Amino acid sequence: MAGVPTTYDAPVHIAVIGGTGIQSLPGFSLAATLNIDTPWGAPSSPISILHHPSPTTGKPTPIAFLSRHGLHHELAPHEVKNQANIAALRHIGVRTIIAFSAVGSLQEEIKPRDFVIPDQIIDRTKGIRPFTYFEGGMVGHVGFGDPFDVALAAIVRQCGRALEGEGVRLHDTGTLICMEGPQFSTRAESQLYRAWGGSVINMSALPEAKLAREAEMAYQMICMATDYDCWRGEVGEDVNVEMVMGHMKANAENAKRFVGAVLDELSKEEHGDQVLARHLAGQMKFAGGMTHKEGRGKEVEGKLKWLYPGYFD
Ligand SMILES: CSC[C@H]1O[C@H](OP(=O)(O)O)[C@H](O)[C@@H]1O
Ligand SMILES: Nc1ncnc2[nH]cnc12
Repeated sequence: MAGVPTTYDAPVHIAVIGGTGIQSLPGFSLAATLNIDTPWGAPSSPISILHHPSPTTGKPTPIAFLSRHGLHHELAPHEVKNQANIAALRHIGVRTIIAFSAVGSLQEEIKPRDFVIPDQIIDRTKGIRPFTYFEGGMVGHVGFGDPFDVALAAIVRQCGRALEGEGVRLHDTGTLICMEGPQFSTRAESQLYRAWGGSVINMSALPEAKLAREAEMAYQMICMATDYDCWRGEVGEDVNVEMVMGHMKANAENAKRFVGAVLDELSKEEHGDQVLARHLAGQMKFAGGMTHKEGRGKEVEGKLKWLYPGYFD
């Protein structure tokens, strides 16, 4: 956009990743648009830096916004530039990510347009997406027992509960099945996921959440149900794109209100340490430092030095 700065000279600690139907976050003032090149290539979209007034100080809190599937939804789930997205966000200072996703419901009580704050993920991607920064001569292992950040989730839930009754219905927890796409599931798969205890299904949580964990970021996904996938088996009811987009569009205002409420809360000074994910800071220095210097792959070493300045010198 003409006249919008292409640099931003302060660190940005909070990011929103928009998914299907959320390619921008209107209502915030645009302070800059950044085109960041990373050792893993360019992110899915330029990063918009938006100004959000802090409810306690009134000072603008910068928020980074990135569109997962590109500005025009041109990237299929397996083509999303996850490594570049998370690396670019970390590079500009981001340590907290609120990710948004349109999901299929695997449970009767999770109705289209309901919001779900998942606390678990079952990985049904097929290994075709780059899923780690630690490969090619530097080995790292990071805990993923709780794939979402527990303290950040508590803040998000509290914001969602405060909106309940005003058109927002919230499910506090849930197991998210992340499948390979772009085709939707078969009916047998959908029923299998229900038997596993799955609550909702999408194609985007992984490897996004894994890479965010490797990048020492607090990450929580807010899901909005758009369909009942295909497990109910009723004629004309199986998920299709029109259905997903229809519900996303109809409930976009609530989705944006929810994200806005979370940003308001995170902008409060009392959440400063959480927003900086201080509980995760430095973990990769050890978890990612298993490979002795002399055995490191030079290319990956260079990339990781860019991602984690000072960790692997
Ligand atoms: C258009 S339906 C399938 C598509 O919708 C979800 O996208 P996102 O998670 O980015 O909101 C799902 O994960 C699939 O990518
Ligand atoms: N039924 C479904 N399966 C996978 N991803 C989805 N996103 C929205 N609905 C979905």
